[in-house]
Amino acid sequence: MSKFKKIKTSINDLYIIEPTVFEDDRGFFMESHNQREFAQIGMDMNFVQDNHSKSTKGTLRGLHFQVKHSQGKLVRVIKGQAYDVAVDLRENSNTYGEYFGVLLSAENKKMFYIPEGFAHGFLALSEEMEFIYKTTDYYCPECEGGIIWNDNDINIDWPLEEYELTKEQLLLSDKDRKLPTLKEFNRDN
Ligand SMILES: Cc1cn([C@H]2C[C@H](O)[C@@H](COP(=O)(O)OP(=O)(O)O[C@H]3O[C@H](C)C(=O)[C@H](O)[C@H]3O)O2)c(=O)[nH]c1=O
Repeated sequence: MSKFKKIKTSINDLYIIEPTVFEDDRGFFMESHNQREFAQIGMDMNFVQDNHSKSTKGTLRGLHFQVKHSQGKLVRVIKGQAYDVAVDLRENSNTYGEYFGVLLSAENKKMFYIPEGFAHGFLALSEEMEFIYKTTDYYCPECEGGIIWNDNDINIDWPLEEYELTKEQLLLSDKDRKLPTLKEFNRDN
């Protein structure tokens, strides 16, 4: 029996991963990744890079992907909370263009595995939010692609109201503000 529980989502190959958390009067301990234990739940991908970003509340990073050197990502939140979203961009997938979102937090310790071929983004929901993730391929700036966060066809239900956020308060990079819709991206690439 693995120390990790793999939970299916509405999209094939996209999983929530729940670690075993050992709590005692000092606090807690958990393994956040273990190659052998992951292989036991059919997740034998290799990770080559670890990332760490910090975002203030209302920061929205995404929706990003790499056109070549597509990255699988094992993501989790170690401070605060975030709404994390994966969009299926795998050619011929019967859920192409569909998204799945999950609330990740330091408290729930949930992890989310986003396979290669997906766009990824998240909305920071707490004043301070720290996000760490492992990737299955290296960063390739010249391979970067992206889809605008509020693409009407994908229609992501970002939890703005629940967290007292308005569209005007969202903090995006200049790059992310200018991203195309999925239709525009496919037309131009
Ligand atoms: C992603 C990345 C970035 N950088 C440098 C490039 C820039 O100078 C700086 C900030 O990059 P960027 O604004 O692209 O960071 P994010 O907006 O957090 O991008 C990430 O956001 C979404 C949520 C993702 O899933 C991707 O991992 C990634 O696209 O870090 C690196 O040196 N290595 C990297 O792997």
